[in-house]
Amino acid sequence: MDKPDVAPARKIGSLLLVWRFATVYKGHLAAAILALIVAAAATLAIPSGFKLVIDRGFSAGTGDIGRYFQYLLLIVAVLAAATALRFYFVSWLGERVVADVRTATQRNLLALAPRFFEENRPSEIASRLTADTSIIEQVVGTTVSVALRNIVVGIGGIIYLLTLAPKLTAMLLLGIPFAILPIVFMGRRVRILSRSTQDRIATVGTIVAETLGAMKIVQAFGQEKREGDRFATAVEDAFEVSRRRIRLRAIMTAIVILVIFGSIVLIMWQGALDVAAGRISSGTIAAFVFTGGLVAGAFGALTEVYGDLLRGAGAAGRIAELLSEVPEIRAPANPVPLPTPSQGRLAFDRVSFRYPTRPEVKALDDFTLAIRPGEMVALVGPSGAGKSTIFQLAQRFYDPGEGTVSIDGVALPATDPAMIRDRIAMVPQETVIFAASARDNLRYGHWDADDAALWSAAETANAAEFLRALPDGLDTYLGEGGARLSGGQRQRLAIARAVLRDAPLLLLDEATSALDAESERHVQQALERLMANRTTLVIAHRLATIRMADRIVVMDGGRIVEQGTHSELIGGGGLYARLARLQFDDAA
Ligand SMILES: Nc1ncnc2c1ncn2[C@@H]1O[C@H](COP(=O)(O)OP(=O)(O)OP(=O)(O)O)[C@@H](O)[C@H]1O
Repeated sequence: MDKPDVAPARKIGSLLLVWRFATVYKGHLAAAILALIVAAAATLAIPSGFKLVIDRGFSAGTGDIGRYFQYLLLIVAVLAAATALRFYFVSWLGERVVADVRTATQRNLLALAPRFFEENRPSEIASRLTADTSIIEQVVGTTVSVALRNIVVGIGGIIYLLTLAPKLTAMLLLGIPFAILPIVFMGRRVRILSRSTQDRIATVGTIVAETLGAMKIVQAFGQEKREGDRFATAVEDAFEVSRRRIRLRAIMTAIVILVIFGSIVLIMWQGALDVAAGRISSGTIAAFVFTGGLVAGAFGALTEVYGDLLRGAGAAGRIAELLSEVPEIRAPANPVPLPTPSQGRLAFDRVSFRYPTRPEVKALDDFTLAIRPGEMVALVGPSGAGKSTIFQLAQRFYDPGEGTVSIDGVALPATDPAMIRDRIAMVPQETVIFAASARDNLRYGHWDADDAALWSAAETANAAEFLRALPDGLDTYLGEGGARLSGGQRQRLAIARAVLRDAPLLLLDEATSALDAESERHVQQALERLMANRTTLVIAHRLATIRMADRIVVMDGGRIVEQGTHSELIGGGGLYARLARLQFDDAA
């Protein structure tokens, strides 16, 4: 995902994304801009107020001075109200845009094929969704508003200065190029450093996530010190880059302020001479200095926001990449509907497939298998034989390089992936339990199921008894990863989930983890009930399951090496007979 450095103009252009999201809220945007302009105008009106106070108020005696102070107070009141409104609307927009960007990005991510998540680290994507969006929020809520305010104050200020004293203003303007040059030169360097900082912070995040997720392994292997050092190095690395960026920005700010305030002093000097000679009034010089200060401050602030804008643009650019990622696997323009009612046929015809991230290995090699409606086929074979890959392709998580996979006679790419998956219930080897209630975990594949349906599925899956024993029944929170359930209970929950899904095709990846005999019997019973009346493809590890199968398909190296029933294959004395001897000697 990391693109080579692009030109700054294009990078700032990435902020267009933010603009696109902000323009949805036209009313708020208009209010924010209006408040911004009024506040800037009020800021500039203050020096003109002082000019009046000094020139008219003082010279006309104390009687009249109140009027000008009232005028000043009015400006201050307008300034206060406009600033508050500006803050409200701009911050609102910032938060709103970030909320929308997060939702849109997550929605797009949900549609992407597994390949994307194999090629991009999930922790990095997560950090984009949180860290990068926070940067955008800061940019919209603070930086852009500071930038716009200072541009308005800067330009408006210069115009006002020109009306006050053109000659002095010309002198002031001569100083500005001196301030712009270092920004141009150093800005590029700052930009590279900020990108580098963000990359390093992402690395820090990845290490944290990785280590925290594997704390037991880290401790079991006694790697605490190594992990500690690795993390410290990454943190120091990030600090070092930040330090260089901060130093550069500090120097940049110093140069700009020095040049601007330096020219103001020189100009005041000249102005003092003009006042002494009676060429301009003392109110004018006071207003000029005040406004000059505002203008200088505005330009100073602009140099600071430039770096932030680039940082925000970088973040927006990365979010834009996530937003524009087109799902590799999606429905065609006119998807062919799968026949209803479903027949429950699944066929692989001369399928060859390599995983995109491992193109050197043929995970499936000229694989042909037709599963009849209602048939139960057991897949067996050594690790890496390609059994799970069959499941991946059946659900169209990947498209095969050659050959076709079809359900009920419809080639998968011709139809909508959602329709395909709707026909399939999957029981994975490792049950995924979400950090939610037992109820939500059960009905994950069938969200409108009522409690009666949930309990009936739980009965079928032999899960009702332990679910009933939970402290709050179906409302019991199952904890992160279902930590409160035993292995066998988790499996039965997964089975109940598949029962509720009630799909014609069942893909079952039997868990390999050993269960005690009682638990094993419960799970086996549940599986048998689940498989009844469905076309089932099972990656089998249990002898009981294998014996029940109508057909056993033995795989090795992505190919079918043998098929038949248990007794046929044992008699054949091939790979299956060998595997069975190794695996089932104890059980048989
Ligand atoms: N997501 C993936 N990315 C890259 N290569 C993969 C991926 N999944 C599997 N492979 C590779 O594809 C080949 C077939 O793997 P597969 O997972 O289908 O085997 P399996 O028979 O299910 O093995 P096991 O019983 O160990 O789960 C193996 O060489 C494996 O390393």
